[in-house]
Amino acid sequence: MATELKGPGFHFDVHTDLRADQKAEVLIEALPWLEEFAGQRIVVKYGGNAMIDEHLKQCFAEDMVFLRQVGLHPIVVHGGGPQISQMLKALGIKSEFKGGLRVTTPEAMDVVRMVLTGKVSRELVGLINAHGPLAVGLSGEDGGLFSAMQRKPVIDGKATDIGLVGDVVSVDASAVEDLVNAGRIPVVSSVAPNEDDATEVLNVNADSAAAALAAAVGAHKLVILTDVDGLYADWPDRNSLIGRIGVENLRDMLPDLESGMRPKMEACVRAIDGGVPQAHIIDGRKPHSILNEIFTSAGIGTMVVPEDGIEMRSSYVY
Ligand SMILES: Nc1ncnc2c1ncn2[C@@H]1O[C@H](COP(=O)(O)OP(=O)(O)O)[C@@H](O)[C@H]1O
Ligand SMILES: CC(=O)N[C@@H](CCC(=O)OP(=O)(O)O)C(=O)O
Repeated sequence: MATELKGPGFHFDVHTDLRADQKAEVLIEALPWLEEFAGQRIVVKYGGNAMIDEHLKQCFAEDMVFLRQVGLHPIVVHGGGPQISQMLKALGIKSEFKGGLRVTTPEAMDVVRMVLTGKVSRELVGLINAHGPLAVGLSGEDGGLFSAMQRKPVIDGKATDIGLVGDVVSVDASAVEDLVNAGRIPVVSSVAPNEDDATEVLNVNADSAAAALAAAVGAHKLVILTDVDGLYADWPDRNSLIGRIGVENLRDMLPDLESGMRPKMEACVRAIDGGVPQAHIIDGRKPHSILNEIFTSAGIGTMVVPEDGIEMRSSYVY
């Protein structure tokens, strides 16, 4: 399949427009990264807003298989917020978000679990397995993977009850490790049993589940695919895209972030606090964006690192 790059004023087809030496150059640029990442685990969070069409989902599946075949160990944690909202709407169940998290009634929880584990996970597993029997779907309920506690986010200065919403408090990654060690690609859905009552299941924001898992498996990176180029310092000013930000600088920004970005950036902070060396926010609406992030020197999107400082991404090249 030809990779097409489009942008204002240009259209570029990798197969026909690159000379043989340029193709070789593209491949060789990846060598240092292939060496650095050989055998490493990379947790990739694929957000529901980045699953906008079949072609993109297929590209995502190809990327996961590519990473696996060149010797990395991708672990997927998927979202599905828009897909859950659509199903709730079709069923006539009201749904609202507070502080970036879905207010989850017991009735809505059944739908969350059904859509994440029964629809989104199945689709991604199927797309990856079109390339060979690599992907295995599991949820936070399987093999004791996650244990969660009910979460009451602070909204307008008050701890607020938003129903069956949880935060991962412990991870037993052995089921994921078994799959990784067998050369498989785990595809994880973010629902988790309640630590206080294992018969109750909680809805966990997929960004925070991915961060908890990245820390638990000692991932080399957490990469979050979303529907925006990265973190903007002054949203929605498109000239304020951050290229690199220290975890403490980000921690200071958190209270001022708008709802969609807040759980995502909290997840990056959690991953770095948990020992993950880098966390990235990239635009999953661009085909193969993850390969550009991992295998090119410039990288793309926003990278969160332990060291202090903020660097803007002055010109966004894609
Ligand atoms: N500072 C910011 N930088 C970038 N995006 C922001 C910012 N503040 C709010 N947003 C919004 O957050 C959205 C991403 O969050 P969300 O829709 O929850 O994505 P996902 O489904 O991938 O988890 C962006 O599309 C953007 O509209
Ligand atoms: C508590 C909470 O808000 N859970 C999310 C879980 C799915 C998710 O996180 O999906 P995205 O990554 O696509 O946003 C929800 O119900 O939408």
